[in-house]
Amino acid sequence: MVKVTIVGATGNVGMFAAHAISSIPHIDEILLHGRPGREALLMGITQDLMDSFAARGTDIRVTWTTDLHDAAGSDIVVILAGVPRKAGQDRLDLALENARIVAPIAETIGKVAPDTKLFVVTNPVDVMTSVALRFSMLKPHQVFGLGTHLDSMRLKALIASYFHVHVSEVHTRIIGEHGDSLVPLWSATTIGGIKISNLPEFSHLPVKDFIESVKCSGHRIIQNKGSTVYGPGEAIATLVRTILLDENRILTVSAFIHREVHCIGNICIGVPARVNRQGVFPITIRLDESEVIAFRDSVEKIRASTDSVIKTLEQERQ
Ligand SMILES: NC(=O)C1=CN([C@@H]2O[C@H](COP(=O)(O)OP(=O)(O)OC[C@H]3O[C@@H](n4cnc5c(N)ncnc54)[C@H](O)[C@@H]3O)[C@@H](O)[C@H]2O)C=CC1
Ligand SMILES: O=C([O-])CC(=O)C(=O)O
Repeated sequence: MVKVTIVGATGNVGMFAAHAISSIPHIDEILLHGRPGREALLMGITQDLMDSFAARGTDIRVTWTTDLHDAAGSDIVVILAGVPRKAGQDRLDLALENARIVAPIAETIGKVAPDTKLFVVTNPVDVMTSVALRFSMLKPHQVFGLGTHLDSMRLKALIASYFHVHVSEVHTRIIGEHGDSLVPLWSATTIGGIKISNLPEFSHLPVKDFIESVKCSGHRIIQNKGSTVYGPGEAIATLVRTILLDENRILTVSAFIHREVHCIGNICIGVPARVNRQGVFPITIRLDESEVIAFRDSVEKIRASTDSVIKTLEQERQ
């Protein structure tokens, strides 16, 4: 029985993610979790999803609950519970408020579903992934965040459009914070298998504009329509599919690193990782010198926020 639980399923991203995930083969049950008081909304979302499955011919059971203990037996638990940022806010501004929401959820999931993969989306996602790892007591390969996967996809689309090629011809990666200190890896960017810097057009590429556009993407969408939904929803479904179908894809997720990237580590941050049924496994990589410097800065920025948030949560529990 393959079961996926979505915590924060009444939110904008949660609702769409449930629908996107439902197109993955071999899922038996999607469990929607919401806070007590949201029962009617959960019931409505469940019925609406079931109607869409009937129309599409999808045979998945949708259930809902306000009790996290029902997540027992989940193959994957996606955490989307938390406040989203408003236009003008930085994702890191949400750190303490969302950590207070994510920590108890992770703690309960670690107890009721000790074999699950815990997939964190709540922002600031890198900090929340460390919080989830710390309070769930699960193993590092079981806990990961959406990280810079969506940023990488945003950059990939811009490059594909510039070179007039299909997106599948572009491979690129952004590592580091899902935020302003993100680090694009031009050294790992290829078009049709050819290193981008070996293409004459690369010298004309508006690199700074592209990176600025990726950094501002979430903010611009929030300003125009209130929240980002389809991009994160599909990105979440990609991760869930990669795990459930044991695809061994290399995706850029927020994962706990130790020595894999130039021995910089002991933190959860966006890095390339092998993703399969067992979870996420960061791969060892060598970067260009400028990329190492930028990645180290990004790690230290996330470490400062993570350490401060975890320290506060631990003090509050004493
Ligand atoms: N990592 C990424 O790339 C992305 C992360 N996000 C993040 O995902 C989170 C959810 O985003 P949206 O769905 O747009 O927000 P939303 O406001 O529509 O939904 C928030 C969800 O969290 C729940 N929630 C709020 N406070 C709670 C509390 N105290 N305890 C338990 N549950 C609580 C709500 O009931 C709701 O289900 C935000 O933190 C947002 O920043 C969103 C898009 C992309
Ligand atoms: O920008 C936000 O707050 C939501 C998010 O992380 C994204 O879509 O990249």
